[in-house]
Amino acid sequence: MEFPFDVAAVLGERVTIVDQHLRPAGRRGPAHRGDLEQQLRTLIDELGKASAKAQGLPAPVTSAARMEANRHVLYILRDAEGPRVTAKGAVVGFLKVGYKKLFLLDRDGTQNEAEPLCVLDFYVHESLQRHGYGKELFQHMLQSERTEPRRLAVDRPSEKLLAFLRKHYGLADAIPQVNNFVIFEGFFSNRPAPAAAPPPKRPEDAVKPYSLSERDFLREELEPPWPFNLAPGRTGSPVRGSLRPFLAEQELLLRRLRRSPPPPDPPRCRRRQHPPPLRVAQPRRALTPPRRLWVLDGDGRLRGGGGSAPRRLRVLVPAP
Ligand SMILES: CC(=O)SCCNC(=O)CCNC(=O)[C@H](O)C(C)(C)COP(=O)(O)OP(=O)(O)OC[C@H]1O[C@@H](n2cnc3c(N)ncnc32)[C@H](O)[C@@H]1OP(=O)(O)O
Repeated sequence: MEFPFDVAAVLGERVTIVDQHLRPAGRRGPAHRGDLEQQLRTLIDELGKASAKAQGLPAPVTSAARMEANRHVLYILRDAEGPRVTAKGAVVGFLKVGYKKLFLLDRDGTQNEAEPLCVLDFYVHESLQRHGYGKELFQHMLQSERTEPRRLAVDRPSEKLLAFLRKHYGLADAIPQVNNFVIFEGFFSNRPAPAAAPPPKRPEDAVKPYSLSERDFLREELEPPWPFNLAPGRTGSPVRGSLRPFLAEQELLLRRLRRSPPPPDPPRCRRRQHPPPLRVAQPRRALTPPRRLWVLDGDGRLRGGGGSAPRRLRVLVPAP
Protein backbone atom coordinates (compact mmCIF):
# COMPACT_ATOMS: atom_id res chain seq x y z
CA MET A 1 0.00 0.00 0.00
CA GLU A 2 1.44 3.30 -1.04
CA PHE A 3 0.94 6.77 0.39
CA PRO A 4 1.70 10.30 -0.82
CA PHE A 5 4.26 10.70 1.96
CA ASP A 6 7.44 9.00 3.10
CA VAL A 7 6.26 5.84 4.89
CA ALA A 8 9.73 5.09 6.24
CA ALA A 9 9.79 8.51 7.90
CA VAL A 10 6.51 7.83 9.69
CA LEU A 11 7.12 4.24 10.66
CA GLY A 12 10.87 4.03 11.14
CA GLU A 13 11.43 0.31 11.77
CA ARG A 14 10.43 -2.51 9.44
CA VAL A 15 7.89 -3.55 12.05
CA THR A 16 6.63 -0.53 13.96
CA ILE A 17 4.65 -0.83 17.19
CA VAL A 18 1.96 1.81 17.74
CA ASP A 19 -0.15 2.14 20.90
CA GLN A 20 -2.98 4.49 21.92
CA HIS A 21 -0.62 7.48 22.03
CA LEU A 22 -0.13 7.25 18.25
CA ARG A 23 3.50 8.30 18.37
CA PRO A 24 5.17 8.02 15.00
CA ALA A 25 8.48 6.22 15.12
CA GLY A 26 10.24 8.45 12.56
CA ARG A 27 11.88 11.62 13.84
CA ARG A 28 12.90 14.61 11.83
CA GLY A 29 12.98 17.20 14.54
CA PRO A 30 10.16 19.04 16.31
CA ALA A 31 9.15 21.04 13.24
CA HIS A 32 7.89 17.92 11.48
CA ARG A 33 6.31 16.23 14.43
CA GLY A 34 2.75 17.39 13.71
CA ASP A 35 3.01 16.27 10.08
CA LEU A 36 4.24 12.85 11.06
CA GLU A 37 1.41 12.42 13.53
CA GLN A 38 -1.15 13.35 10.92
CA GLN A 39 0.47 11.01 8.40
CA LEU A 40 0.38 8.18 10.92
CA ARG A 41 -3.34 8.79 11.49
CA THR A 42 -3.97 8.71 7.72
CA LEU A 43 -1.93 5.54 7.38
CA ILE A 44 -3.87 3.74 10.16
CA ASP A 45 -7.25 4.87 8.80
CA GLU A 46 -6.40 3.64 5.30
CA LEU A 47 -5.11 0.30 6.58
CA GLY A 48 -8.30 -0.13 8.61
CA LYS A 49 -10.46 0.55 5.55
CA ALA A 50 -8.50 -1.89 3.40
CA SER A 51 -8.79 -4.61 6.05
CA ALA A 52 -12.54 -4.09 6.44
CA LYS A 53 -12.96 -4.32 2.66
CA ALA A 54 -10.89 -7.51 2.50
CA GLN A 55 -13.06 -9.08 5.20
CA GLY A 56 -16.36 -7.77 3.85
CA LEU A 57 -17.06 -5.75 7.01
CA PRO A 58 -19.52 -2.84 6.84
CA ALA A 59 -17.11 -0.54 8.73
CA PRO A 60 -13.45 -0.61 9.76
CA VAL A 61 -12.60 -2.07 13.14
CA THR A 62 -9.29 -0.26 13.07
CA SER A 63 -8.88 3.52 12.85
CA ALA A 64 -6.75 6.19 14.50
CA ALA A 65 -9.70 7.32 16.61
CA ARG A 66 -10.43 3.79 17.80
CA MET A 67 -6.75 3.31 18.61
CA GLU A 68 -6.81 6.38 20.84
CA ALA A 69 -9.93 5.20 22.61
CA ASN A 70 -8.63 1.69 23.40
CA ARG A 71 -5.52 0.15 24.80
CA HIS A 72 -4.77 -1.82 21.66
CA VAL A 73 -1.40 -2.33 20.00
CA LEU A 74 -0.74 -2.19 16.28
CA TYR A 75 2.14 -3.95 14.55
CA ILE A 76 2.66 -2.34 11.16
CA LEU A 77 4.95 -3.96 8.58
CA ARG A 78 6.49 -1.87 5.84
CA ASP A 79 8.53 -2.74 2.80
CA ALA A 80 12.19 -2.47 3.53
CA GLU A 81 13.83 -3.95 0.48
CA GLY A 82 13.07 -5.64 -2.83
CA PRO A 83 11.84 -4.57 -6.24
CA ARG A 84 8.48 -3.33 -4.92
CA VAL A 85 9.99 -0.66 -2.72
CA THR A 86 9.37 2.82 -4.17
CA ALA A 87 11.10 6.01 -3.12
CA LYS A 88 8.34 6.73 -0.60
CA GLY A 89 8.08 3.16 0.63
CA ALA A 90 4.88 1.12 1.15
CA VAL A 91 3.00 -0.61 3.88
CA VAL A 92 2.65 -4.41 3.67
CA GLY A 93 0.07 -4.98 6.37
CA PHE A 94 -0.73 -4.84 10.04
CA LEU A 95 -1.82 -6.86 13.04
CA LYS A 96 -3.84 -5.44 15.92
CA VAL A 97 -3.99 -7.08 19.37
CA GLY A 98 -5.38 -6.13 22.78
CA TYR A 99 -6.43 -7.60 26.12
CA LYS A 100 -10.11 -8.25 26.66
CA LYS A 101 -12.14 -9.56 29.57
CA LEU A 102 -14.03 -12.55 28.28
CA PHE A 103 -16.18 -15.38 29.54
CA LEU A 104 -14.81 -18.47 27.85
CA LEU A 105 -15.95 -22.06 27.96
CA ASP A 106 -13.46 -24.85 28.48
CA ARG A 107 -13.79 -28.33 27.00
CA ASP A 108 -16.19 -29.36 29.79
CA GLY A 109 -18.46 -26.42 29.06
CA THR A 110 -17.45 -24.66 32.27
CA GLN A 111 -17.45 -20.88 32.03
CA ASN A 112 -14.19 -19.13 32.92
CA GLU A 113 -13.54 -15.44 33.25
CA ALA A 114 -10.27 -14.59 31.54
CA GLU A 115 -8.42 -11.62 30.11
CA PRO A 116 -6.40 -13.03 27.24
CA LEU A 117 -4.51 -11.22 24.55
CA CYS A 118 -6.83 -11.16 21.54
CA VAL A 119 -6.15 -10.97 17.82
CA LEU A 120 -8.49 -8.17 16.78
CA ASP A 121 -7.58 -7.29 13.19
CA PHE A 122 -5.05 -8.68 10.72
CA TYR A 123 -4.41 -7.68 7.15
CA VAL A 124 -1.77 -8.14 4.47
CA HIS A 125 -2.16 -6.31 1.20
CA GLU A 126 -3.83 -8.47 -1.47
CA SER A 127 -0.81 -8.37 -3.78
CA LEU A 128 1.45 -9.66 -0.99
CA GLN A 129 -0.63 -12.38 0.64
CA ARG A 130 0.84 -15.90 0.88
CA HIS A 131 4.39 -14.57 0.79
CA GLY A 132 5.14 -15.09 4.46
CA TYR A 133 4.50 -11.47 5.56
CA GLY A 134 1.60 -12.47 7.77
CA LYS A 135 3.84 -14.93 9.59
CA GLU A 136 6.55 -12.31 9.95
CA LEU A 137 4.07 -9.92 11.61
CA PHE A 138 2.61 -12.61 13.83
CA GLN A 139 6.02 -13.81 14.99
CA HIS A 140 7.05 -10.27 15.83
CA MET A 141 3.91 -9.82 17.90
CA LEU A 142 4.37 -13.14 19.77
CA GLN A 143 7.93 -12.20 20.66
CA SER A 144 7.08 -8.68 21.70
CA GLU A 145 4.05 -9.73 23.79
CA ARG A 146 5.93 -12.75 25.18
CA THR A 147 3.08 -15.13 24.49
CA GLU A 148 2.28 -18.32 22.62
CA PRO A 149 -0.30 -18.81 19.85
CA ARG A 150 -2.46 -21.21 21.95
CA ARG A 151 -2.83 -18.51 24.63
CA LEU A 152 -4.55 -16.12 22.21
CA ALA A 153 -8.23 -15.55 21.62
CA VAL A 154 -9.15 -14.60 18.07
CA ASP A 155 -12.00 -12.23 17.35
CA ARG A 156 -14.23 -13.72 14.64
CA PRO A 157 -11.44 -15.13 12.46
CA SER A 158 -11.84 -15.30 8.69
CA GLU A 159 -11.31 -18.53 6.78
CA LYS A 160 -7.92 -17.22 5.67
CA LEU A 161 -6.86 -16.54 9.22
CA LEU A 162 -8.05 -19.97 10.39
CA ALA A 163 -5.98 -21.55 7.58
CA PHE A 164 -3.03 -19.35 8.58
CA LEU A 165 -3.21 -20.42 12.25
CA ARG A 166 -3.58 -24.06 11.30
CA LYS A 167 -0.66 -23.98 8.91
CA HIS A 168 1.88 -22.02 10.93
CA TYR A 169 0.94 -22.90 14.51
CA GLY A 170 -0.99 -26.17 14.28
CA LEU A 171 -4.08 -24.52 15.84
CA ALA A 172 -6.93 -26.68 14.59
CA ASP A 173 -8.97 -27.84 17.61
CA ALA A 174 -11.17 -24.88 18.42
CA ILE A 175 -13.05 -25.00 21.74
CA PRO A 176 -16.64 -23.96 20.96
CA GLN A 177 -17.72 -20.66 22.49
CA VAL A 178 -20.98 -18.77 22.74
CA ASN A 179 -19.34 -15.46 21.79
CA ASN A 180 -17.48 -14.50 18.62
CA PHE A 181 -14.07 -15.39 19.94
CA VAL A 182 -12.21 -18.53 18.99
CA ILE A 183 -9.76 -20.26 21.30
CA PHE A 184 -7.88 -23.46 20.72
CA GLU A 185 -6.87 -26.57 22.61
CA GLY A 186 -4.22 -25.67 25.16
CA PHE A 187 -5.68 -22.27 25.96
CA PHE A 188 -6.51 -23.29 29.53
CA SER A 189 -3.58 -25.60 30.19
CA ASN A 190 -1.38 -24.57 33.12
CA ARG A 191 -3.46 -21.51 33.84
CA PRO A 192 -4.03 -20.79 37.53
CA ALA A 193 -7.32 -22.20 38.83
CA PRO A 194 -10.04 -19.53 38.49
CA ALA A 195 -11.63 -20.14 41.91
CA ALA A 196 -9.99 -20.33 45.32
CA ALA A 197 -9.20 -23.85 46.51
CA PRO A 198 -11.73 -25.31 48.97
CA PRO A 199 -10.66 -25.44 52.64
CA PRO A 200 -8.68 -28.56 53.56
CA LYS A 201 -10.76 -31.52 54.68
CA ARG A 202 -10.74 -31.90 58.45
CA PRO A 203 -9.98 -35.22 60.15
CA GLU A 204 -13.16 -37.08 61.06
CA ASP A 205 -12.85 -36.60 64.85
CA ALA A 206 -12.33 -32.85 64.51
CA VAL A 207 -15.79 -32.40 63.05
CA LYS A 208 -18.22 -31.93 65.92
CA PRO A 209 -21.85 -32.28 64.92
CA TYR A 210 -23.98 -29.37 66.11
CA SER A 211 -20.88 -27.36 67.05
CA LEU A 212 -21.50 -23.95 65.54
CA SER A 213 -17.89 -22.85 65.24
CA GLU A 214 -16.80 -26.07 63.56
CA ARG A 215 -19.71 -26.24 61.22
CA ASP A 216 -19.55 -22.77 59.72
CA PHE A 217 -18.34 -23.49 56.22
CA LEU A 218 -20.47 -26.63 55.92
CA ARG A 219 -23.65 -24.69 56.63
CA GLU A 220 -25.22 -25.31 53.26
CA GLU A 221 -24.57 -29.05 53.34
CA LEU A 222 -25.70 -30.04 56.82
CA GLU A 223 -29.24 -30.68 57.91
CA PRO A 224 -30.68 -32.03 61.14
CA PRO A 225 -31.70 -35.68 61.22
CA TRP A 226 -35.18 -36.84 60.41
CA PRO A 227 -37.76 -35.82 61.60
CA PHE A 228 -36.25 -32.46 62.49
CA ASN A 229 -35.57 -31.80 58.84
CA LEU A 230 -39.31 -31.79 58.09
CA ALA A 231 -40.40 -28.22 57.69
CA PRO A 232 -44.17 -27.63 57.85
CA GLY A 233 -45.88 -28.73 54.70
CA ARG A 234 -42.73 -30.47 53.44
CA THR A 235 -41.87 -34.11 53.44
CA GLY A 236 -38.23 -34.56 54.00
CA SER A 237 -36.46 -32.21 51.57
CA PRO A 238 -33.32 -30.65 53.05
CA VAL A 239 -33.54 -27.54 55.20
CA ARG A 240 -31.38 -24.79 53.62
CA GLY A 241 -30.25 -21.49 54.98
CA SER A 242 -30.56 -20.43 58.60
CA LEU A 243 -30.01 -23.67 60.43
CA ARG A 244 -28.01 -22.03 63.16
CA PRO A 245 -30.70 -20.88 65.66
CA PHE A 246 -32.78 -23.95 65.07
CA LEU A 247 -29.89 -26.31 65.74
CA ALA A 248 -28.85 -24.45 68.89
CA GLU A 249 -32.31 -24.95 70.32
CA GLN A 250 -32.28 -28.60 69.33
CA GLU A 251 -28.96 -29.10 71.04
CA LEU A 252 -30.31 -27.62 74.27
CA LEU A 253 -33.44 -29.69 74.00
CA LEU A 254 -31.53 -32.93 73.54
CA ARG A 255 -29.19 -32.18 76.46
CA ARG A 256 -32.13 -31.49 78.78
CA LEU A 257 -33.96 -34.59 77.69
CA ARG A 258 -30.93 -36.75 78.28
CA ARG A 259 -30.58 -35.44 81.87
CA SER A 260 -34.24 -35.73 82.90
CA PRO A 261 -36.06 -39.07 83.53
CA PRO A 262 -38.52 -40.21 80.86
CA PRO A 263 -41.71 -38.20 81.24
CA PRO A 264 -44.94 -39.98 82.14
CA ASP A 265 -46.93 -38.38 79.36
CA PRO A 266 -44.45 -37.71 76.57
CA PRO A 267 -46.56 -35.68 74.16
CA ARG A 268 -47.93 -33.23 76.69
CA CYS A 269 -44.69 -33.03 78.65
CA ARG A 270 -42.61 -32.21 75.63
CA ARG A 271 -45.09 -29.65 74.47
CA ARG A 272 -44.99 -27.94 77.83
CA GLN A 273 -41.30 -27.99 78.60
CA HIS A 274 -39.32 -27.51 75.48
CA PRO A 275 -39.25 -24.74 72.93
CA PRO A 276 -39.73 -24.59 70.04
CA PRO A 277 -43.43 -25.50 70.21
CA LEU A 278 -44.18 -28.85 68.67
CA ARG A 279 -46.91 -29.67 66.30
CA VAL A 280 -48.44 -32.96 65.30
CA ALA A 281 -47.78 -33.73 61.68
CA GLN A 282 -48.94 -36.42 59.35
CA PRO A 283 -46.33 -39.10 58.71
CA ARG A 284 -45.03 -39.58 55.21
CA ARG A 285 -46.74 -42.96 54.95
CA ALA A 286 -50.03 -44.16 56.45
CA LEU A 287 -49.62 -47.24 58.64
CA THR A 288 -52.14 -49.81 59.70
CA PRO A 289 -52.75 -49.51 63.41
CA PRO A 290 -51.07 -50.86 66.19
CA ARG A 291 -53.80 -49.21 68.16
CA ARG A 292 -51.40 -47.33 70.41
CA LEU A 293 -49.85 -43.88 70.37
CA TRP A 294 -46.21 -43.80 69.30
CA VAL A 295 -44.02 -40.86 70.03
CA LEU A 296 -40.45 -39.86 69.39
CA ASP A 297 -38.34 -39.46 72.55
CA GLY A 298 -35.40 -37.10 73.13
CA ASP A 299 -32.90 -39.59 71.72
CA GLY A 300 -34.80 -39.89 68.51
CA ARG A 301 -36.24 -43.36 69.33
CA LEU A 302 -39.88 -44.28 68.87
CA ARG A 303 -41.60 -45.21 72.11
CA GLY A 304 -44.96 -46.91 72.51
CA GLY A 305 -47.56 -45.52 74.88
CA GLY A 306 -51.14 -45.92 75.96
CA GLY A 307 -53.93 -43.47 75.44
CA SER A 308 -56.20 -43.09 72.50
CA ALA A 309 -55.75 -45.36 69.55
CA PRO A 310 -55.00 -43.32 66.44
CA ARG A 311 -55.36 -44.93 63.06
CA ARG A 312 -52.08 -43.45 61.89
CA LEU A 313 -48.60 -43.07 63.32
CA ARG A 314 -48.22 -39.63 64.86
CA VAL A 315 -44.88 -37.91 65.21
CA LEU A 316 -43.95 -34.66 66.84
CA VAL A 317 -41.97 -32.18 64.84
CA PRO A 318 -40.98 -28.64 65.70
CA ALA A 319 -43.17 -25.82 64.50
CA PRO A 320 -41.46 -23.34 62.10
C1 LIG B 1 -9.37 -11.50 13.82
C2 LIG B 1 -9.16 -11.12 12.31
O1 LIG B 1 -8.36 -10.28 12.05
S1 LIG B 1 -9.98 -11.97 11.15
C3 LIG B 1 -9.44 -11.29 9.60
C4 LIG B 1 -8.16 -11.82 9.08
N1 LIG B 1 -7.82 -11.10 7.86
C5 LIG B 1 -8.29 -11.38 6.61
O2 LIG B 1 -8.98 -12.35 6.40
C6 LIG B 1 -7.91 -10.40 5.54
C7 LIG B 1 -7.45 -11.10 4.27
N2 LIG B 1 -6.32 -12.00 4.52
C8 LIG B 1 -5.10 -11.54 4.80
O3 LIG B 1 -4.90 -10.36 4.98
C9 LIG B 1 -3.99 -12.57 4.94
O4 LIG B 1 -4.30 -13.70 4.18
C10 LIG B 1 -3.68 -13.01 6.34
C11 LIG B 1 -3.39 -11.82 7.21
C12 LIG B 1 -4.87 -13.80 6.94
C13 LIG B 1 -2.47 -13.94 6.34
O5 LIG B 1 -1.36 -13.22 5.81
P1 LIG B 1 -0.39 -13.87 4.70
O6 LIG B 1 0.72 -12.95 4.50
O7 LIG B 1 -1.20 -14.28 3.55
O8 LIG B 1 0.11 -15.20 5.50
P2 LIG B 1 1.40 -16.04 5.21
O9 LIG B 1 1.89 -15.82 3.84
O10 LIG B 1 2.36 -15.83 6.32
O11 LIG B 1 0.79 -17.50 5.38
C14 LIG B 1 0.11 -18.07 4.30
C15 LIG B 1 -0.93 -19.02 4.82
O12 LIG B 1 -2.05 -18.30 5.32
C16 LIG B 1 -3.25 -18.91 4.83
N3 LIG B 1 -3.82 -18.12 3.75
C17 LIG B 1 -3.40 -16.92 3.34
N4 LIG B 1 -4.16 -16.49 2.31
C18 LIG B 1 -5.08 -17.44 2.07
C19 LIG B 1 -6.13 -17.58 1.15
N5 LIG B 1 -6.40 -16.66 0.20
N6 LIG B 1 -6.86 -18.69 1.21
C20 LIG B 1 -6.64 -19.63 2.12
N7 LIG B 1 -5.62 -19.57 3.01
C21 LIG B 1 -4.87 -18.47 2.99
C22 LIG B 1 -2.81 -20.24 4.28
O13 LIG B 1 -2.68 -21.17 5.31
C23 LIG B 1 -1.45 -19.90 3.74
O14 LIG B 1 -0.65 -21.03 3.56
P3 LIG B 1 -0.65 -21.69 2.05
O15 LIG B 1 -0.37 -20.60 1.12
O16 LIG B 1 0.40 -22.73 2.14
O17 LIG B 1 -2.02 -22.26 1.87
